[in-house]
Amino acid sequence: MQDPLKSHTEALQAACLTATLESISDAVLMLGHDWEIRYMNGNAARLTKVVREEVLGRCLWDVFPEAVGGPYYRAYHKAVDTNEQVSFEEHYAPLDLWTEIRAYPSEEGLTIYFRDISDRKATEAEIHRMAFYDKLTGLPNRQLLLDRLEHALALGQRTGRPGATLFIDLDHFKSINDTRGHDKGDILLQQVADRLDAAVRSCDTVARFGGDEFVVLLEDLGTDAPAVARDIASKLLQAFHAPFNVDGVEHYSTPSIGVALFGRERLGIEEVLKRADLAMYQAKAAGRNNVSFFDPAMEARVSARAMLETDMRRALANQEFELHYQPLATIDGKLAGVEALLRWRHPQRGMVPPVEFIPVAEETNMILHLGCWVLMEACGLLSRWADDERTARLEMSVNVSPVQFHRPDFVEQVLDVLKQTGARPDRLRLELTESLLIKDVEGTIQKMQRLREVGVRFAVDDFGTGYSSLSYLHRLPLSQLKIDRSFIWDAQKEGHGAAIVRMIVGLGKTLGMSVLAEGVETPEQLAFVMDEGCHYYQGYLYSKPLPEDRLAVFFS
Ligand SMILES: Nc1nc2c(ncn2[C@@H]2O[C@@H]3COP(=O)(O)O[C@H]4[C@@H](O)[C@H](n5cnc6c(=O)[nH]c(N)nc65)O[C@@H]4COP(=O)(O)O[C@H]3[C@H]2O)c(=O)[nH]1
Repeated sequence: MQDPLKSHTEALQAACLTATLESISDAVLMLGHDWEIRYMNGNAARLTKVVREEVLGRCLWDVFPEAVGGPYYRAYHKAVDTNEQVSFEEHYAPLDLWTEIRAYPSEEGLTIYFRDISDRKATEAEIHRMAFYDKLTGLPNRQLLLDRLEHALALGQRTGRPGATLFIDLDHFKSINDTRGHDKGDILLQQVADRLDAAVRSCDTVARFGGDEFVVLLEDLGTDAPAVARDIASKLLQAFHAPFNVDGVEHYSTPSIGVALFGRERLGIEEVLKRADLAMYQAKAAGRNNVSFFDPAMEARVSARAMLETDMRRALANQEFELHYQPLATIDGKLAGVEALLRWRHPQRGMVPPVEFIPVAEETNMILHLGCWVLMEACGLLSRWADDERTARLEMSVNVSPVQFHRPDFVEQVLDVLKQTGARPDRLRLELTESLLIKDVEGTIQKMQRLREVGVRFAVDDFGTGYSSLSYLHRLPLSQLKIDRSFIWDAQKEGHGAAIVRMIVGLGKTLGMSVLAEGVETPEQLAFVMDEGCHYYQGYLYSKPLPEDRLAVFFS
């Protein structure tokens, strides 16, 4: 006979246990040895979307047939077979439920505690997305690209299977941002991302590297990797053929693409990206809307340029730059003035010609510092000349780089130098290039006029080699056209030089400007430019550029 006290105690314990299990936040499921559901608390029924009374006593795998053979099935069997607790996180697809599970085997069967971690998983996924994907385009971001590139390089080095990195930069992207606003620029970037993504295989990575830069990572390109990479790059170019629809307006955009291949060679991610980036710049330099492959000569050129840049910074600090002055003559041989020409006296290389270092100075903005120094030196000399009647009427021509001229404070800078040195503004002539004049014509005219008002004059240098448009030339306050020396040299030969010289002289006369012939080296050339009606000339025939002390000798 059952002890009534004992059975009362057991009932009390069971009630207590049930109350506890019902009140805890975990879901609880108790299974018998045949996987029959012996107990299920309210949370478990709610999460698994079953009616408790309907499933009690039934086999777990009949109630959840989709789980048979899957991760839950394997884990519970393992717990029972080994008699050891298992814990794991798993997604149950039919209910779209992420669960955290702990299952404890016992003599009665298996007790399973689980809880819904879907929110935590969603937050984790969101954090992952934010860390590795670009918000605007949804593409992998720089971080994820670097990870994948690292794997791809390691794989390439181990297996020898080649891949490629394509660096893509949109041409003139800034213009849509500037003219139509950043939100329209963003729309374009999203559409570009979609087209790039659609143009490659799903196993390739299309990443947004930043701004308007994208990188495509191609792996396992097979035996003819360069040809395959070229084909894919062409496909990417083609993807831009059709116009984009940016908020109802057709917009044409083109990319410049640089390709760097990788394979067995030991290369770091930085190096591969640098190569692709260099090749991209080459594509831009070749006219944009282009594909260019990295080649080592390209790298050699760039590192030579970088060395030159470092060298120039040192030279600036060490005052290795100096000015030489080339006398300019009236057509009948009288001294009219000089042109200041920059020289670099390099301690090892000797005199470095300006054509070699001025482009680098312009690219690096060092020309701003150098140009200001040139102006100060030249105006200093001009001011010293004022005291000597042999030199007081001479003019000083100074070359001005477009980078310098287009600075907003250029006019103030010149006025400041004139003030500091006390040089006469009407003895200073600034030489501008044709390319400088065609950029921002209105702004250019304004700046020139402000300086013209104080007496400063302007000449167009190397006239005839650029793209001057006659339609605005007459609006510029210019006083001189300098005919490029190539036309003077050409005039003696069969070419069109003579006709061009004649045309420029005619143009100068019409516009009321004097005309100077550059690069006159022989008496024949002088006779020719004299016949054509040039007013001034400059060239080795009259004098080479001279340092200041030799210029003084030349004067006397
Ligand atoms: N073969 C030959 N050459 C002659 C003859 N007569 C003059 N030249 C050279 O022709 C160039 C004239 O200067 P540019 O056309 O303004 O061309 C200049 C100018 O564009 C630029 N440059 C020189 N100094 C400066 C400067 O201070 N600032 C800026 N921005 N550019 C400068 O560098 C260019 C080259 O300067 P340089 O090498 O000094 O070369 C000078 C001069 O030495 C001749 O009869 N035969």
